[in-house]
Amino acid sequence: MWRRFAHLSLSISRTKLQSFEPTVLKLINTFSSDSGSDGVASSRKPFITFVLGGPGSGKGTQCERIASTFGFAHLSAGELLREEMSSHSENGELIRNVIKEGKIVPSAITISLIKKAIDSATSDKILIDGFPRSEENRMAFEKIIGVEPDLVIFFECPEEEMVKRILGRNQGRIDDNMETIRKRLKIFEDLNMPVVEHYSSKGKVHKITATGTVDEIFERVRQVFASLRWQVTVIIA
Ligand SMILES: Nc1ncnc2c1ncn2[C@@H]1O[C@H](COP(=O)(O)OP(=O)(O)O)[C@@H](O)[C@H]1O
Ligand SMILES: Nc1ccn([C@H]2C[C@H](O)[C@@H](COP(=O)(O)OP(=O)(O)O)O2)c(=O)n1
Ligand SMILES: [Mg+2]
Repeated sequence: MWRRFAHLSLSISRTKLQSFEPTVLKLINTFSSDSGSDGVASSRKPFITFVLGGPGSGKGTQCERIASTFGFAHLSAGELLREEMSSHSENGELIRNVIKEGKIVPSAITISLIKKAIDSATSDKILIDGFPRSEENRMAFEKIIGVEPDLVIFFECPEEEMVKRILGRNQGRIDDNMETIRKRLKIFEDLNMPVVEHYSSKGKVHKITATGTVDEIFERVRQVFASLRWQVTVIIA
């Protein structure tokens, strides 16, 4: 039903679409890229959101809320790597060493895990949490997967708050100790911020102030996703 309406809306209002912001246009194009003979989807490009922010900025916490409120599949790059590490696969030891050192796992490994997770996701709206962590991650994703994100959320949080949160996280992670945290913060500044700047220059980044309670932050996040839905709904009507 949704797909049929989305398809219909595009065919009657394409000339009016010029006035909408690029992200919304992208969302419309995503939802209307159906090719089935009855005009209803057969295979559609997923709507991809990258969720970035320093270690402990609250990416995972907010992704869970976005997923349950807006029906996104939540793929955490760090979680996929930790599962791979515990599965005793051939890359397990390498992943363990890199994570312990606060460094970035080679893109080929992470992207192959993300690709599998996208292929088996039950929603075509995907949140990729904690990826890309470097320009090399980003370029490899765009080359291998062949798409850019439709939207990038960036959680901005002071370092002392991130450190406090990580030290209180208590999930038994090998990288949640002060020595590794220092390295991760440096890697974040040196390698992850250029990714944020790249997508900012393309107008894709929604910066969210990540201080305050989980509810207060989610209210800021909710407005970003709700406005996307709302504008699509208006066009459909
Ligand atoms: N707004 C917040 N205020 C206080 N603690 C928070 C907040 N958001 C998340 N946390 C806690 O901080 C820790 C890090 O959050 P998490 O979502 O795992 O961040 P990230 O995925 O960015 O590392 C977790 O223990 C989480 O429960
Ligand atoms: N794209 C990624 C994502 C995570 N990793 C590694 C390095 C990161 O420090 C760890 C943990 O990532 P994770 O996103 O779970 O960490 P935070 O939620 O930011 O605390 O995994 C990576 O190498 N490449
Ligand atoms: Mg996380």
